[in-house]
Amino acid sequence: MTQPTRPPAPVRLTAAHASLGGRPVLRGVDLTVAPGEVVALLGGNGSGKSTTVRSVIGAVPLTGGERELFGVPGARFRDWHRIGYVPQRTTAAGGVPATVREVVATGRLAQHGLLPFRRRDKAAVARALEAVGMLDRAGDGVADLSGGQQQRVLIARALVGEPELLIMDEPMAGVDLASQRVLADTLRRQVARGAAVLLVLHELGPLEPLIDRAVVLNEGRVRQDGPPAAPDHVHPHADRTQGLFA
Ligand SMILES: Nc1ncnc2c1ncn2[C@@H]1O[C@H](COP(=O)(O)OP(=O)(O)OP(=O)(O)O)[C@@H](O)[C@H]1O
Repeated sequence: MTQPTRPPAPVRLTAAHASLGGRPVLRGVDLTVAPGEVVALLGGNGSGKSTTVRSVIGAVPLTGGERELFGVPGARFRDWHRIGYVPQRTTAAGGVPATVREVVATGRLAQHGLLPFRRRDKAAVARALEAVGMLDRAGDGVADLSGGQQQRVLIARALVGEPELLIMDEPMAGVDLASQRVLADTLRRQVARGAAVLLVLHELGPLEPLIDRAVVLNEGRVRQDGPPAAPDHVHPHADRTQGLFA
């Protein structure tokens, strides 16, 4: 009997090594995110979480090991519309006098390039803003928003292409309870439509029910990889993690 072919994993890092400023930061990270899977990347400050996700998207080059996206070697991957990325909390404004709608629309560039926006692009922007509760601020300048509201705008920008893989680096950092709920609901809907998610988190918190697997990093190596509620699960709070793994 022939086995049905399984779709390739959206993310596969194998024995990934990377250095920053001449110092090794990733020392053999294995990380897989299967289709539709929600994986939390946990660990103390400086353990290599951001570097791992930045190497997944190719922003940090690997010095060893392998990277595949949707079964394609990283260097040959071109289907960026399949991936939505929310970087670690920065400002969405960046000194550019753009409106909320314009920032979110940049997330559509992989779909339509520099061609004029079509009606369906505009509808996608409105849907993404609605999903994060920011539709009423569409015409406002991003510089006039609070930090948490800017974070919602960046999430809307990642969602607007309806990606198959959503990567978010500490989306809960500095976000109030109301915004955390909006984010959890938004993620739930993405998971329900079949998206895979890779999340950098300091603690599982309100997202715990959504998470299939927790990968804990320490000093650039995977220390645990399993269900978040596994009996040997170590609470990954930064300070305690460093204490436990010292
Ligand atoms: N641009 C850089 N140049 C040199 N070293 C860097 C650079 N960026 C990060 N590092 C170092 O790489 C290591 C891993 O950093 P990374 O940002 O991946 O950690 P993290 O787990 O995401 O931490 P945090 O929880 O504090 O965000 C740290 O020791 C950090 O000092």
